[in-house]
Amino acid sequence: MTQLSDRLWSDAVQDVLHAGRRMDQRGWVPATAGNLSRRLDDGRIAITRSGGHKGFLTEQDVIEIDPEGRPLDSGQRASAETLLHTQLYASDPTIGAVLHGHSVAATVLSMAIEAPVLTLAGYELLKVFEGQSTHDTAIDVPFFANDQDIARLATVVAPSLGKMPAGYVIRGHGVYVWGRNMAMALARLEGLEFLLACELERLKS
Ligand SMILES: CSCCC(=O)C(=O)COP(=O)(O)O
Ligand SMILES: [Zn+2]
Repeated sequence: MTQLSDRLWSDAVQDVLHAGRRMDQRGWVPATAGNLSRRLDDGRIAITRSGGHKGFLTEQDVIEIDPEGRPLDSGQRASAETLLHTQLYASDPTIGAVLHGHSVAATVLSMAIEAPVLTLAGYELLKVFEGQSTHDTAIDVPFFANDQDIARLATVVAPSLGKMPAGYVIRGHGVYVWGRNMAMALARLEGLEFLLACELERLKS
């Protein structure tokens, strides 16, 4: 590998480690929950290994996969939810990072609400999502049924790709968000989690 290629990889890994710590601080990756990935400018994809605590990741816990989600080193086990990451990268060449967490708000709300989408409306924080310039708007967040068969879950998500400005929620499971880079993905995750927490409070009142 060239020095530039090494540098790109190491920057991507540091982004993943930093985001894992941040998500852990917020309580969004309990136990071994969650997975994180980052696409490099040269097209390589770095993703977390399956299992392990995402708040305590080391460089060895981030592995390279091909665009179909296969680890380059076949002895390594990529995230069980890798296909949900690769389908996002395949759907949009501008996506540079994908984050998945298991927050209390996403879990409880998605089990309490039967409608297929949650509409977020009137919040100033909606402006964190691309293309939104006012609170006076509404964004739909789809809720998909959980499924242990991730390939099948990916086929359920597929028709909504390109139409989810804030990300999506898997019922009783967690959220998926993405962004042009890791900073944008983290900002969107924080925005969505804040709004889900607001909706949870409203449900209680
Ligand atoms: C204990 S969490 C169950 C698996 C899961 O939903 C998850 O996000 C973590 O899976 P991974 O294989 O990416 O570690
Ligand atoms: Zn999960």
